[in-house]
Amino acid sequence: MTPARGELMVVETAEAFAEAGARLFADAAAAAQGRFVAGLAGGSTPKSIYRRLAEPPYRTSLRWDAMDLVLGDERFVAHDSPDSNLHMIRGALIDRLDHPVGGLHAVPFEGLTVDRAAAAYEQTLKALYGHQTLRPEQPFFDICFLGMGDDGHTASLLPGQSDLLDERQRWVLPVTKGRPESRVTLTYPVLESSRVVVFVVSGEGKRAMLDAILSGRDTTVPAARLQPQGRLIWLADRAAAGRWAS
Ligand SMILES: O=C(O)[C@H](O)[C@@H](O)[C@H](O)[C@H](O)COP(=O)(O)O
Repeated sequence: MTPARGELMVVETAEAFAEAGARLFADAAAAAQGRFVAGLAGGSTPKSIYRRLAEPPYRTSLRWDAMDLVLGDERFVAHDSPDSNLHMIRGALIDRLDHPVGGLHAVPFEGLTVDRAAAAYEQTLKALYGHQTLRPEQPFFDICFLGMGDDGHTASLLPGQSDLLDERQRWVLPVTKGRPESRVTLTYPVLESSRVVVFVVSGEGKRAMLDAILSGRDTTVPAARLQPQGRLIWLADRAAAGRWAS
């Protein structure tokens, strides 16, 4: 079966999932001209991929010092909070590397409101990109990893929140409803400005939603609406892929 959108990669084991994600990251890094900008998803699914990247061969073969790592979204909490996506990424990847990465771009928190944090992060991204507006000939991301909730949300683009989903100017927005804590999320324009977007989806809990998206039955949930400029890859384990695994 062919997905309604994108390419489906189904892997059999947790190790194969981590390896496939790390390989996609490494291939994108190899294809990058000069600096390499990667978007990293939060949540739990991508942890194994980040840990795999901190192991050989990726640990030593990749030019970590020439990379800029950006968070697709963040919970508006202290950076050392166990709820922070930055905290998760540091634990799974950054702190396991021998050398610092070129740029690890955290969403600012201390002393800011969530609105000001979102505005500040947007300025960080624009400074990194070098332009105030996105250009088709210069995708922001070389690769962007995104997770997906069982309700079809991605990053902190949440179902039914049209102010977030319909935004086409701002690159970063505050999210103040729909989650226990406030969030900061990248919006579709910048997430879609990617040479490669990889949705990482695992577990039976995601099967129904992934099936609805891959079959084209649901085109309205946030994960289904994302139209990347480049490749769209669904990296799924067998439990999430269900009938698509055959
Ligand atoms: O901050 C977050 O939690 C993520 O950005 C969120 O979008 C996550 O990717 C999905 O909720 C999937 O989460 P799991 O990988 O934990 O299932």
